Amino acid sequence: MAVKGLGEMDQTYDGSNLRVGIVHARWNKKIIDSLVNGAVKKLLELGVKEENIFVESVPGSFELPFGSQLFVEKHEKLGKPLDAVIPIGTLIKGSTMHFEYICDATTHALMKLNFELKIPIIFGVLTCLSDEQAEARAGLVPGKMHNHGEDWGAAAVEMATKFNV
Ligand SMILES: O=c1[nH]c(NC[C@H](O)[C@H](O)[C@H](O)CO)c([N+](=O)[O-])c(=O)[nH]1
Repeated sequence: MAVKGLGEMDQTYDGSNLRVGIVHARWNKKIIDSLVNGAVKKLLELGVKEENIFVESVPGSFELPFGSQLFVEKHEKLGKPLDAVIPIGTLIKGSTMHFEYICDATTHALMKLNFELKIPIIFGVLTCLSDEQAEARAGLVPGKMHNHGEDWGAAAVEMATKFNV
């Protein structure tokens, strides 16, 4: 079997019956907007209906775990449960340790949410040492890297469908 590149899908998954939430931070707006657009683009490509993509924002990446949990609970109460959530944030190192603490806390909290909520919670947080690194991973630097938001959209559809019986 050909060795696929990192993160490539092993097959195409059908998102047509999925409801997917995107919860994004509002720090680093230009980068966030591009990442969210990339995730939505991929979700639509994989068949998720536009009316089943629910987008909400929170102040910053530190609020992504609790904001994602509240978003899932809100949709449960509405009788329209989400099948996956893509928390999206961009953390860029400053001159203090603030970056490290938020990255660590947010990463661990998002990982735990998968097991607590029992739906895929995708890790859509860029943890970058410079604006340039973040822009490249949001697909904003021509000829550099692809938009990582697309990877996260693909991961959400795969994880919300492949293990279903
Ligand atoms: O999403 C981010 N939040 C950031 N801070 C805000 C934090 O996520 C919380 O919103 C805030 O601390 C209030 O809880 C960032 N920095 O501080 O650099 C950052 O780069 N990205």
